[in-house]
Amino acid sequence: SLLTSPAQLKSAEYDFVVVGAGTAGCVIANRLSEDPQVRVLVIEAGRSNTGDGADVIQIPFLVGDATPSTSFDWNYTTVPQQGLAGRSVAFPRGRVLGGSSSVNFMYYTRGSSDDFDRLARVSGDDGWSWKKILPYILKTEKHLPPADGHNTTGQFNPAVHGFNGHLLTTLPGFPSDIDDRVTKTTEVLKDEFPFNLDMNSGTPLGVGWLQSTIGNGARSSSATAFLTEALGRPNVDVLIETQVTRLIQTGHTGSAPILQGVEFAQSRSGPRFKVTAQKEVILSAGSIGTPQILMLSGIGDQKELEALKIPTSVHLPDVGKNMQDHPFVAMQWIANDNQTQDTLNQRPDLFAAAQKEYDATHTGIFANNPAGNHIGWFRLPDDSPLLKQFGDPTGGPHSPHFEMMYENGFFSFTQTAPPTGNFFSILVAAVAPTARGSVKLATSSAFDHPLIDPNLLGTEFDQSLLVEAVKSSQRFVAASPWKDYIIKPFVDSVNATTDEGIKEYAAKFATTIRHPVSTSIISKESDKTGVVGPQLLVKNVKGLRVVDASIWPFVVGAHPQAAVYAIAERAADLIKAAHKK
Ligand SMILES: Cc1cc2nc3c(=O)[nH]c(=O)nc-3n(C[C@H](O)[C@H](O)[C@H](O)COP(=O)(O)OP(=O)(O)OC[C@H]3O[C@@H](n4cnc5c(N)ncnc54)[C@H](O)[C@@H]3O)c2cc1C
Repeated sequence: SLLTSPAQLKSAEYDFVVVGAGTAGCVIANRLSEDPQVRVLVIEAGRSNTGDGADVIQIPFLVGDATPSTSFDWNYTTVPQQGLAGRSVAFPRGRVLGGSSSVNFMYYTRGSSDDFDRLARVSGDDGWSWKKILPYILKTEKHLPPADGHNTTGQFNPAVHGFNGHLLTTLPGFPSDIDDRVTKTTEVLKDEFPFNLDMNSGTPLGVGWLQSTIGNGARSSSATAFLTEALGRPNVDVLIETQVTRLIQTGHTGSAPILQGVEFAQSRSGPRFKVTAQKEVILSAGSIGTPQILMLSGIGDQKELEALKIPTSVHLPDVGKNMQDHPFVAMQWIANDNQTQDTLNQRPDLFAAAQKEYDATHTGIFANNPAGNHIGWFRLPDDSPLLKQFGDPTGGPHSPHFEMMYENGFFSFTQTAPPTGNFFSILVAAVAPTARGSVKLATSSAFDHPLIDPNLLGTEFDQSLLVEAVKSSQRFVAASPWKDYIIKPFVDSVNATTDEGIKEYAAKFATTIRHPVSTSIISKESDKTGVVGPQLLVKNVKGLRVVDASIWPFVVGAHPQAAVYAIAERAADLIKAAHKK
């Protein structure tokens, strides 16, 4: 059942307690509750994914209104970022059933085989390798025809997709004026921007058609794909609008505390409640929530915990450290076009007509991802001085250093769209950053936001990588297919013509593309560092596992939701195996 108050809980004991009904948490809840004997409780801080105002998280085109600063968002802000000229930036995270999968931009990109093979190497567990994980990726996915039903031959490779899973994915379902120009650029500049039939094959490099977590014209989230089904089972309870405040020790095995008690509350000063997991607790609270709960429970760096008067249960200094994220900057040009998405946003009559079409048939531009129909993944040249000087931070030769997203209109998280005019944008992201940031507790209250420092553009390598990526985007629009289309750069970037000019532009306008990971990293069983072992069990603790984006040891060279679904599917099998009678 879906519960809104702890008073509605029928039991203080479940087999499993899942903390966070986010991307990973809903997969875990669904898979574990397939066994009708197993009782599962999920505790989620956020609201329902339906009801008041929820069209912005259901209608794909409205995703830009889902965050930041909404009832679906934790509404975090970073600490001042040195690499961004001291700016603090919005740091959205989903606070709703489905977590960030309910508010994200729906890009479905799996990353490269090298990303997963590196995960296997770092954890010493071949089960995380691309070869072993691909069956889980296929199990999750149900690829559907696009909203406009067009022939998708030549736009993806069906051989690398799943067609019977839970998570709906699809190709763009509404054409845009720039589609042909993008594909033509892959022909005229095919050395630098080759076409890639399917970036989800394990080898993502090149430009291809974007796949999104959309199906039948609506967002497919972990809530719609996995939790709704689980909620139909009598052995599942989901308690929303309730925040886990800490984990409680329920015993010990040798020197290792057993942490199978979960404390929660609905407000800062409200009463505290407690449930016990008979088998284990699964922390799926995401890259911010998971380290926050661990530290509130006394698992973290002893010195930092002592400073906040939190008694240390287990000294694990890597909790909250190592954060990686993708910095990006938007480049815009004035376009010789009168039908970009800008026109739709500027004309209430057209906007209302598109909404009407969507309401009637779930088709049209509202059924489409507004963040483009194509994206591309690229590496620095092998002889790049940057790689010579700093080494290669990627997992291997199939992993990109940077990404471009091609947008049919003005797009930015840090600049306001002009009230008139038509634009073309390329979002340029550094997807192999070397900077590491952190999440630290600000106070010992679960109801205070932690201190979030993604350290965006925090290294010379990351700054120079973004410069190279921006220069590549400028070569892209200088290609012949854009000759009659690009009029001139938008005013903000007119000085982004030299390395220094681009660095200044990035310091002023770059921000996070919302991909934080690595705040509870995996490591080998025998490693003293790291937070979880290869089975995702928290080190030196019993009864506690982490399953979410925070375990990734390096940020994937992709938008990370597919990688989170992948690890959650395998983790569900690991949990089932561990508790097999
Ligand atoms: C605005 C935005 C756009 C993005 N765009 C894309 C994209 O287009 N493609 C892509 O692949 N990735 C994208 N991402 C990233 C991707 O969505 C995340 O990496 C992924 O969903 C993280 O999954 P998770 O399970 O680790 O955490 P989440 O899905 O964030 O789940 C964590 C859950 O735990 C809950 N929680 C946290 N603390 C507590 C607590 N104390 N008590 C109870 N519950 C708690 C949260 O409310 C949340 O529901 C985007 C993210 C955002 C925010």
